[in-house]
Amino acid sequence: MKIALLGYGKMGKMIEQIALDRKHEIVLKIGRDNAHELTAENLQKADVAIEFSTPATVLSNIELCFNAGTPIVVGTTGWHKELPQIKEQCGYNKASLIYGTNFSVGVNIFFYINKMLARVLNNYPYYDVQVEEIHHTQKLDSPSGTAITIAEGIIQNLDGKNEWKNVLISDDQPDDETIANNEVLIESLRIENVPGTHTVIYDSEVDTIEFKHTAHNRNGFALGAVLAAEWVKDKKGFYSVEDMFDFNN
Ligand SMILES: NC(=O)C1=CN([C@@H]2O[C@H](COP(=O)(O)OP(=O)(O)OC[C@H]3O[C@@H](n4cnc5c(N)ncnc54)[C@H](OP(=O)(O)O)[C@@H]3O)[C@@H](O)[C@H]2O)C=CC1
Ligand SMILES: O=C(O)C1=N[C@H](C(=O)O)C[C@H](O)C1
Repeated sequence: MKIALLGYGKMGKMIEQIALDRKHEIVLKIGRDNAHELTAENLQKADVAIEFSTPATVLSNIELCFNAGTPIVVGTTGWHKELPQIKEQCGYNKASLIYGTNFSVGVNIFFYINKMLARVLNNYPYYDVQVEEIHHTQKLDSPSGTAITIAEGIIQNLDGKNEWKNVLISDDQPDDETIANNEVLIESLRIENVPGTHTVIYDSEVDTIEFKHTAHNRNGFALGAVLAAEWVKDKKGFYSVEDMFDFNN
């Protein structure tokens, strides 16, 4: 399979390694310095594009792939408000796109169990829930896309919660935000070199239930993105990473 890498930073480089190990070929690598090479003609040399760039560049990169007719895997986070518009655009263009806030198998299992856990906790309203995410200090967006997916999974399954609210915890700002009863709090922490840690915390007066995923490195995200490229290459339409997994069987 011929792959175009849109974004050649921490993730782009790791995806390249895994793609080569799986006998794929990299035909285009785009970073900030050579963004002018991102043309329809160059994109059409690839069977699929894998997009891990920045919140500021992801939307135009998607549009370029739609116009070129190149299927695209999108891992970039920080653009969730534009998701409905991109979904619609994908339909008009009869394009192919798979989006995931997190492509690692472990996190997708975590997403699934998070929803089940929320359903169970419905019967025990004396627990309140919050989500905590920790990432490296270069991360541009907060909360993490993964934390938003977790919060949305809770909102869909836990009565009384219908919104999330993010608080970025920093040393120079007091943590005195108020949270309404209908909100799921997402606390974001930024600590050097952390690839990604997510915890769902149900707290009551008598105990705490914690459900946690810790990424040890970025390999799981990168492998998942390559698997998504292999999966979406010959499909048409808008997909979510959840469509790749069927945990019921
Ligand atoms: N869904 C998932 O499983 C995961 C998602 N992510 C997300 O992926 C994104 C990238 O993460 P990461 O690799 O760690 O970030 P990096 O900052 O390491 O890499 C981003 C890269 O994008 C490049 N870039 C800048 N402008 C453009 C452009 N116009 N077109 C293409 N590339 C461009 C940057 O180039 P330059 O270096 O020249 O500035 C940089 O190399 C983030 O949004 C992150 O949240 C991360 C891990 C897993
Ligand atoms: O920026 C990162 O590094 C990561 N971003 C994704 C997110 O925002 O959820 C996925 C992963 O946690 C790493």
